[in-house]
Amino acid sequence: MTEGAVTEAAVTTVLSVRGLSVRFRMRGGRHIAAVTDVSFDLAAGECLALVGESGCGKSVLASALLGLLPGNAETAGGAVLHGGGDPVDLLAADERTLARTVRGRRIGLVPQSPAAHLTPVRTVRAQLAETLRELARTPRRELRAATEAAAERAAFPLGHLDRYPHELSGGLAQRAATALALVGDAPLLLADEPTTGLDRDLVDRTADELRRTADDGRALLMITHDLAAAERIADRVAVMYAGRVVELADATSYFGGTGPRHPYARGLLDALPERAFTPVPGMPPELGDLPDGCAFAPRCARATGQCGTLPPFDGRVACHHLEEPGRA
Ligand SMILES: Nc1ncnc2c1ncn2[C@@H]1O[C@H](COP(=O)(O)OP(=O)(O)OP(=O)(O)O)[C@@H](O)[C@H]1O
Ligand code: NI
Repeated sequence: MTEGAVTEAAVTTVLSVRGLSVRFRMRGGRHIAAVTDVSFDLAAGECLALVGESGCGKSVLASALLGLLPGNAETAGGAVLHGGGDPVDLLAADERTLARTVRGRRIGLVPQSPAAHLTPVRTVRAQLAETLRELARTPRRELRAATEAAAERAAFPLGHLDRYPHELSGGLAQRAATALALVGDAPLLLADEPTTGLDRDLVDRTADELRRTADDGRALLMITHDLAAAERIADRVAVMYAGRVVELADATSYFGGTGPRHPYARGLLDALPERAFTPVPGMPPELGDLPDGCAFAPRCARATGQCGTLPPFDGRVACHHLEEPGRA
């Protein structure tokens, strides 16, 4: 067996996204291109952080994977889920399949706002037990032990199981939501801004808990504004700008090593307080009125006339004027 074959056998692809685009049909025949031509793979045990400014299409991408896009959305491309059963194209599957076999069972969702995800009038124990009955078909006599095991997997303290969501701190509510997301043993976990609104200490703890779910063999797609959280737990980073992935890099080379190669990816990193603390100048473009060429060009110090032509994404970066390596 060649070395290449060994490496391939070791990687279990859980999700394979190819040329995924989402547009919203608006009044007057207008379109909003929220996600354009996104491709990436995600393997078991791997955490991919999807980062980028507000409005760049991160949550729309997540909704597309969950089959939760609104009626005015048009999609193209594919997103094949391999983990947890026969391969299924998440964009082509019907709602019945998605509801009965995919959401919760093959894709777990760690919500942005646990308060909105937890049922206010029921205790954490009751909600976990109900989800266990539904997703894991746990028999009644085993429910108590299974509920406690599920809480422990997300480091939710057993002494708080009989509390209602409003009696929990933000961090414990997040753990309760994570425990619920893990019940179905889904091979893919999707976390959309799981650390928003938490203080730094809780951000770190929540991120570490998510990392543990990946170390247990799940694939984790973490959508975040928080580059520090991404640096803490991600194996790879996908930087999105105006609906496109403009750079896809190993976290070690993105945050250290060679550093980002796309000027926008570099700019995001330089905006961090612990780096240059210089924000990327200007504003992101309107997704209803994108230029034909590079959408970042109007904000880019390296732009030339060549940027009027769309730079192709080569699997790693899409830019005509890459930053020099090693400046991170
Ligand atoms: N149902 C919809 N109809 C029309 N446009 C929409 C719809 N849903 C989202 N959009 C637009 O799609 C774009 C991408 O939104 P999205 O929520 O994915 O951004 P995001 O990257 O998740 O931002 P944030 O970091 O603020 O959560 C935005 O311009 C948004 O206004
Ligand atoms: Ni979002």
